[in-house]
Amino acid sequence: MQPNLDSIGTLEKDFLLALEPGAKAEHPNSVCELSKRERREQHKIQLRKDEAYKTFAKLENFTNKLPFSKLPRKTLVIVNLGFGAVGGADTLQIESVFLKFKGFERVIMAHEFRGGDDAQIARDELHEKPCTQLNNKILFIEFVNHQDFAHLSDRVYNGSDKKLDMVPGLLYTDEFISADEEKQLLDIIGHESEDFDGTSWLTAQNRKIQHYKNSFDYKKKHVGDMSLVAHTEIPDLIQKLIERAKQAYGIVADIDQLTAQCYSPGTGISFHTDSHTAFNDPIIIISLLNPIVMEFRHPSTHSLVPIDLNPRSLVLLSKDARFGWEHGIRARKSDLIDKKIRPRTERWSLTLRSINKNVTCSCDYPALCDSNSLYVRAIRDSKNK
Ligand SMILES: O=C(O)CCC(=O)C(=O)O
Ligand SMILES: [Fe+2]
Repeated sequence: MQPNLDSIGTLEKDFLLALEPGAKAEHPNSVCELSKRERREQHKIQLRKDEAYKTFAKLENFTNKLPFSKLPRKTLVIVNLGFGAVGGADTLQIESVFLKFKGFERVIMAHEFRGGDDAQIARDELHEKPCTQLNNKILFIEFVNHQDFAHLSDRVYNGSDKKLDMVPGLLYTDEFISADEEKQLLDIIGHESEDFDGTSWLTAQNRKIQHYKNSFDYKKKHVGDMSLVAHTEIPDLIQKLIERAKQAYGIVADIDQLTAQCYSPGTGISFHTDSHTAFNDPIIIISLLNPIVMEFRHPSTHSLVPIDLNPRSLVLLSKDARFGWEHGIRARKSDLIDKKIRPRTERWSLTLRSINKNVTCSCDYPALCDSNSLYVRAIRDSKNK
């Protein structure tokens, strides 16, 4: 089967063509020596493999190039396990698959050996074969360069970590709201309401979304019209929390846009910087119900700072963190915390923003600034008429 290259965008086509059955199948017997049944089996495995590699590329944002090496490296990844599709496996179970191999060092989502030769032996035995420790799941295993996976193995920081200083203007506060307020907020935004899965909720990247007072249009990446607003006013309790945040952080901006979002396991938000010309400084994010890892990424150095957002915490993005870094949440079913897989459960968030009425920006981050985009220039022109 020819993989559908169009549906995978800019993925490295050479690599995907190499996955074509028969072409470079990694089975010891050549295709013509296989029986009909064995060929059928091989074809089935290939279909699964195509799917797994495409899913992996999508979930891990490898849009230009899959980061796999044909030469032995000391680090292996299981393409179809542990990346957004953890299923029933936990760290210990995954570790048990590799423990018997010489030179195995540790599980870090990617699986690290002392050297490429040791990793090669493990791959030869496990790749494309059912794994008894994992309910006979067929594993697809590839060599990778460790640095491409550093973001998976690096520590996830918590709010008290000095490392957060790497993102100037990022402030994190645990327990900004009480458990009682959290419960009330969840009721107010209707996380259990009957129409939660119904039509009054918008969707973007599988997140459920409602806007209050002013909207955001995910297609235009800018302030949207009132047809996208679910509630014309910001609820009283949230106004109270805005006042609390203003006092605590000396915020003067008029917070006049609220977005409530639900992240079911496996959903995320792509790396982005909130439109500079749509919203002012700062942006406030309150997390509810369950934790999730948010990552901050520098556009030129590609530094990644993953932080664990606890329920009831507040994140304040101002200055560089607001205008000069991107933030995002990977669309995974689990996060790796202290080398242990933590399955995700439903997480809610409230994003509070201040509409930029001038639709201009004069920041020092041209790469992330939309001030000169055609669309934004057209909005400014129509306002000035
Ligand atoms: O839900 C969150 O925690 C972040 C939301 C966000 O970044 C956004 O809506 O722009
Ligand atoms: Fe954002």
